[in-house]
Amino acid sequence: MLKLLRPAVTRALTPLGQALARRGISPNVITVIGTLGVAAGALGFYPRGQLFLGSVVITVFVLADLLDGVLARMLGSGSTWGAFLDSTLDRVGDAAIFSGLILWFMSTGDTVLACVALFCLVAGAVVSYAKARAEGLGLTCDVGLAERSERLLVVLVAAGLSGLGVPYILAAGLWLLAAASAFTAGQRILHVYRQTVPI
Ligand SMILES: CCCCCCCC/C=C\CCCCCCCC(=O)OC[C@H](COP(=O)(O)OP(=O)(O)OC[C@H]1O[C@@H](n2ccc(N)nc2=O)[C@H](O)[C@@H]1O)OC(=O)CCCCCCC/C=C\CCCCCCCC
Ligand SMILES: O=P([O-])([O-])O[C@@H]1[C@@H](O)[C@H](O)[C@@H](O)[C@H](O)[C@@H]1O
Ligand SMILES: [Mg+2]
Ligand SMILES: [Mg+2]
Repeated sequence: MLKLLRPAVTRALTPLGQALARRGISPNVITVIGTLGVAAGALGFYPRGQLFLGSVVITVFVLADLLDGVLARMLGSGSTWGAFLDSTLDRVGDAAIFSGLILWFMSTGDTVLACVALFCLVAGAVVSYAKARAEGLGLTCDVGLAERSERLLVVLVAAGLSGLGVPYILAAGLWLLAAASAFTAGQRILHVYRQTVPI
C-alpha cells in the first residue's frame, strides 16, 4: 500500500540525493549511517521509556533507507553489493527497534507485550525472508498486506503516540502488527506454493 507513495517520496528526496551525489557520497555510506542512527535511536531511547523521542529519531534515520536507493539510482542502476547491504542492514534496524521495545517492556514487567513484540520481530523477518528466498529461487513474491514500510509505520506511530501519553495505543499497535505480519507471511507462503505446486 505505502509503495504507492514511493514516486512522491522519491521526488521529495531527489534534491537531497543530488546534493549528496555532487559531494561524491556513496549510497552505501547512507545505508550504514541510517542503520546506525536507527539502532542508536531504538536502543538509546526505547529501553528508557522515551518512546516519543525514540520514534522521532528512528523515523529520521529510517528515511535514509529510501534515500540510499534514490542516490544509487541517480548514480546509475544501483549495485549488487549495495542491494545486499541495504536488505541485510534492514534486518539489523528492525531487530534494534523491537529489541528496544522488548527491553522497555521487560523493565516494566510487561512480559505479555514483550512476547508480542518478539513475535512481531520474528514474523516480520519471516515475511522478508520468504520474499528473498522466493526471489533467490527465481520466483516472485511481491505481495502482502504488511510490507516493511507498513510494519515500520505501525510500530513507530504506536510507540510515538504512546510516548505522548495515549493509553493502550502501543498494545493495540503491536497486537495489530503481530496479526498483520502473520497474515502476510501466510499470503507469501501461499503465493509461492501456487507458483511451485501444480493444482
Ligand atoms: C506527527 C506525525 C508525524 C508523521 C511524520 C511522517 C513522516 C513520514 C514521511 C514520509 C513517510 C514516507 C513513507 C514512504 C513509504 C515508501 C514506501 C516504500 O516503498 O518504501 C520502501 C523503502 C525502501 O526500501 P528499499 O531499501 O528496499 O528500497 P530502495 O529505494 O533503497 O532501493 C533499493 C535498491 O537501491 C539500490 N541500492 C540501495 C542501497 C545501496 N547502498 N546501494 C544500492 O545500490 C539497489 O539497487 C537496491 O536494490 O522502505 C522502507 O522500508 C523505509 C520506509 C520507512 C517508512 C517509515 C514510515 C514512518 C512514518 C512515520 C512514523 C512517524 C513516527 C513519528 C512519531 C510521532 C508519533 C506521533
Ligand atoms: O518484503 P518486505 O518485508 O517489505 O521487505 C523487504 C525489506 O525488508 C528488505 O530489506 C528489502 O530490501 C526488500 O526488497 C523487501 O522489500
Ligand atoms: Mg534502501
Ligand atoms: Mg531497505
